[in-house]
Amino acid sequence: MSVAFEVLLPSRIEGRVELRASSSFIGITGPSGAGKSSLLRCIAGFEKGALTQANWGNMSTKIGIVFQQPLLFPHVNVEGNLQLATRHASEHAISINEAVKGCHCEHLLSKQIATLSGGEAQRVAIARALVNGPHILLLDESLSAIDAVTRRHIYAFLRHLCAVSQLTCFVVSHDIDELLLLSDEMIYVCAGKIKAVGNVDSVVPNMYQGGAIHTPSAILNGVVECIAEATLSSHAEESTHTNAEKTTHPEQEMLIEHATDFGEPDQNTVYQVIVSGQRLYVSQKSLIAARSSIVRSKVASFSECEPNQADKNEIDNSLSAGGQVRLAVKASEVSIDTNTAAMTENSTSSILNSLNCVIEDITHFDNHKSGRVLLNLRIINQNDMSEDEQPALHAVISTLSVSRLQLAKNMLVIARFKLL
Ligand SMILES: Nc1ncnc2c1ncn2[C@@H]1O[C@H](COP(=O)(O)OP(=O)(O)OP(=O)(O)O)[C@@H](O)[C@H]1O
Repeated sequence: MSVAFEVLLPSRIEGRVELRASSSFIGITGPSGAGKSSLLRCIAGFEKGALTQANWGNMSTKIGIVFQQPLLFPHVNVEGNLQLATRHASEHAISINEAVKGCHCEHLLSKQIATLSGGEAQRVAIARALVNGPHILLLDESLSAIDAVTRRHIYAFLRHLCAVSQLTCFVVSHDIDELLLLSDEMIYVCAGKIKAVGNVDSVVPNMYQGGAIHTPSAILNGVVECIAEATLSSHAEESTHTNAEKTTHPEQEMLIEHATDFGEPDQNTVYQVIVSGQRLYVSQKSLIAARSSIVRSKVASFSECEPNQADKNEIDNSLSAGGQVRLAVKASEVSIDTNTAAMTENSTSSILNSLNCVIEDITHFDNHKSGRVLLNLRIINQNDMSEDEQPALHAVISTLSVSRLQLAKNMLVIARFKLL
């Protein structure tokens, strides 16, 4: 059953949202003053003048909200704040231990609220919301003060909770690339209206036409093959230096260990990922497990049941070989090579990633005045086994390059890009 709601708060926000039942991590973006916070406040029921009609499917509707400036109780410490939030918690609330671990704030438990930095207060506020067990969690730029690496870990934790429970997150952020990568569906708000709702690849063109993004990113679907060899040998070298007693075959040990278990996420780990039958090299930070929707749809089919251990293992292993992943490719980072004979393995370019593509469309910006062109590229599926549909890959290049390379519709090209 799909989730739907309609809001009308005159001169601030209006529109209708309908989401797939399997979508549990929803990104909301749009320009400053567009109405994103107003939308969350309507959902939370804070706006008395708003007409809000919601159908949350088969979900109960305990709603939590975390603001950019967290509202923590100043008279008790962090632990006290968390304990207060466990009062009236719903059945599926997670424990304080799990919440502080997932939100990277275990070390802050005894701290006074007034002594927390902005990012620390945001982590505590999210943990506090989670121990209350909301079915819907509204995050209004609630991770904006947290460093990028920690933020990605917390998002991964939230997506994990969305996948294994009935939690649905609505996340407002101005970091569009990050939201595109993480979200099952996007809501684009502009000038007080909900302009577009849906899959990332269906919403991106609206955002691009509306001027919200200068160059569209493509979110591709892939399957992890293994960790790239160079990463393995550098890990192996470290192991040789740090574990002097492991003198037998340390490199071999690491290879086996990493080939079967990729261990703790490491932003610099490079994975080999197969996209439409073609191999890419992708760092952890450009990659996210496509687990949320996969497992959530299973959870939906179990009705209100929690997934069993086998399903949880499937979630935890999705960055292992065979795991489905999503990766973001920015149009500004894609270059075009017309020498299609220069295959990846023989390429003399330092750019590791290349995909065989067909030019589907060439669009000039600003009536030819900007000197830039947007190419829409269809990735050629070299996998005979399946017809896995990929969204279009985009490239922004100069008009000079278009004429120099004599680019035209339906031409075969190699799209090269960095993903490190
Ligand atoms: N309490 C209020 N009363 C009247 N108008 C308001 C109120 N709060 C916000 N507005 C107006 O509603 C519009 C949308 O504001 P909102 O805070 O929802 O935008 P936003 O998209 O969240 O912006 P930002 O990205 O800058 O946080 C703005 O024009 C704002 O001035």
